[in-house]
Amino acid sequence: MTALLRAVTGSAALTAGLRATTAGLRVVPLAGAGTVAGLTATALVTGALPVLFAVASSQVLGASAGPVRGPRLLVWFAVATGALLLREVLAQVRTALAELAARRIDGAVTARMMTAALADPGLTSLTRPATVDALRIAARELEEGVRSPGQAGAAAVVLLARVVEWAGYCLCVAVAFAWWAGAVLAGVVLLFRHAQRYGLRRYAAARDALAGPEREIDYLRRLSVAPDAGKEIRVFGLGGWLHDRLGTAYHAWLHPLWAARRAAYLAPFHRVTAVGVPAVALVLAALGATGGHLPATAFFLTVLATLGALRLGEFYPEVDLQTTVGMRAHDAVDRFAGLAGGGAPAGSAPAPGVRGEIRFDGVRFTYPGRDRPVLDRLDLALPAGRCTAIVGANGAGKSTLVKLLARLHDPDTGRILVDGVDLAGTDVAAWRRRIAVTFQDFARYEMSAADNIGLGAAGPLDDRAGIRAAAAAAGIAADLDRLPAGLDTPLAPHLTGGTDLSGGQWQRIALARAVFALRHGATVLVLDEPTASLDVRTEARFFDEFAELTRGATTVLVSHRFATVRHADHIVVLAGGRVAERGTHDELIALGGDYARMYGLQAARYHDRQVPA
Ligand SMILES: Nc1ncnc2c1ncn2[C@@H]1O[C@H](COP(=O)(O)OP(=O)(O)OP(=O)(O)O)[C@@H](O)[C@H]1O
Repeated sequence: MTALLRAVTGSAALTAGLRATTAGLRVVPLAGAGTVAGLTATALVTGALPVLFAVASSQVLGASAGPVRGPRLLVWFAVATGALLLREVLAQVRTALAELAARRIDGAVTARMMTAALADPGLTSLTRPATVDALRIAARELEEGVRSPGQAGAAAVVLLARVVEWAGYCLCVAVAFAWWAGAVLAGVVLLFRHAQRYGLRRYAAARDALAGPEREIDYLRRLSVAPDAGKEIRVFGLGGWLHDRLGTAYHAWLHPLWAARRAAYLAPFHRVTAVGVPAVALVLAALGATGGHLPATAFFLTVLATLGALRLGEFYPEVDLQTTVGMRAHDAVDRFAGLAGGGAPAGSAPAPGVRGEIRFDGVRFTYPGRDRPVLDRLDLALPAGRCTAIVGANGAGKSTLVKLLARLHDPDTGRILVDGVDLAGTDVAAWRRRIAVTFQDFARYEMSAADNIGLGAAGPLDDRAGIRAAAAAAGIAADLDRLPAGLDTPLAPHLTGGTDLSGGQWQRIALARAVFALRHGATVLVLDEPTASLDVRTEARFFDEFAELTRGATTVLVSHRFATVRHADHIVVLAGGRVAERGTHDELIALGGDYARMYGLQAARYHDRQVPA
């Protein structure tokens, strides 16, 4: 039999087929012993009941063919009906248990994915192409829950029902008619099944090879319904263009896919049919030739079991797709977990207290996949308790410096010293409790306004007074009080009772978050473009209160707005990955270098716009 299967599709295909079918069993224990036991039992029974139905029906038919013997006929009739009804009921139970098992397994795999994603305290594993790809596959399959590991695990158990049914029918034919007929029937069903799964695997591989066009279709579909891009698509009149582009991308994907589908299914189907049909014809011809000598019951049983078994050579919708591709998300999580460890900033020494300066000492940093460093032999001192502003052209590396300070990445070479202690050797979590950051692309959490501020310090989310004070310090308290449920209003318009904020209001929420962190023990404040969306009055107010807000904190201020920057104690100009100039505003203006030129350009714009009285 194995030789026959190999002849149809090759030995590699046979091994791959067995491996794919059983791969889901690896995750089955994650569903819990009780659920697995229940699912296994219902799968076994629902597989045996159709065979029992065939046996009972053949008894009924056999008895009907002879002189009718009332009570016996009735008993077998009741057995056949009972088997049919019980199978219907148990099929529902089996579906429910399979769903439960799949959800539990997917829950466990999702938890593992989150643990792996958060295990790297830096961003390296979330920005490396190989890890990003693995994570994307895993997240998509787990979210959709259709081709997920849970479905693969549950389907591997549910497959037992089909196996029991197949074995039962073949046994019936072997016992009622001839052992060789049972064996031939078993082989033919296996052959058709092998061809089905082989075709499915090849089709899945062809679909994988078309992942690029499929990704484009996904993206274009999302683009057409996303509110953000929706504004531009309407205003620029891109609807027709989007429609055409989606149509072109769809055809570019569909045509090769259908060609691959024909190739995957047709060739094995022809070979299987060439072997399988004559084999079945042989069994039926033998039955026709000798059937007259068989007792009626055995004859009917052979016919019913043969037809039942042949039906099992088909595609199994509850099993095949799930067991063929379902474990990919699981393997992707494995791959991600294996790759993610590499970039994790290590260290366990207690974090320094930031009483002295923070010093970048010969720091060099290159992003993964890039060949040129963003920062190169950077020497920079951030005095304790003072505000240092960092300025520089787009792409100079200002935000990268912020990420290194927050230890989202570690330097390739060089050190960041805090009170003389190398940050690379310290405990990341402890260091982060000392640092409050407002990123340029800060997060907008789909949570209440209070939570959006309180998340600045994990833990004291119930510090309502602290949240109010931070909101007041960032100049957003009055706006939040006007919301339908005040601080408890969800900041997401699609949530019940939720609302959205303006860009500047969101920025003040992000500032309030950093201020809240300062209230809860942070001593280093990093503000990356904190006033980019603020109106002139709010920005002026922010800087009037800035000294009070940041009192005692070592502050790093990244900004392109020189009205903001000039308030800093100390200004640093970054260029070519290093410090190009440093000093106070007045010193740098007197120097007449890059800073003075940039300041002059920006100031001139304001002067030009002044309208003469
Ligand atoms: N995740 C990343 N992967 C690869 N390259 C990156 C990544 N992030 C930033 N870069 C590159 O690093 C360089 C510095 O970027 P960075 O964001 O630090 O500049 P910036 O000075 O903050 O710029 P801007 O003033 O525009 O905000 C840029 O050339 C950018 O393309």
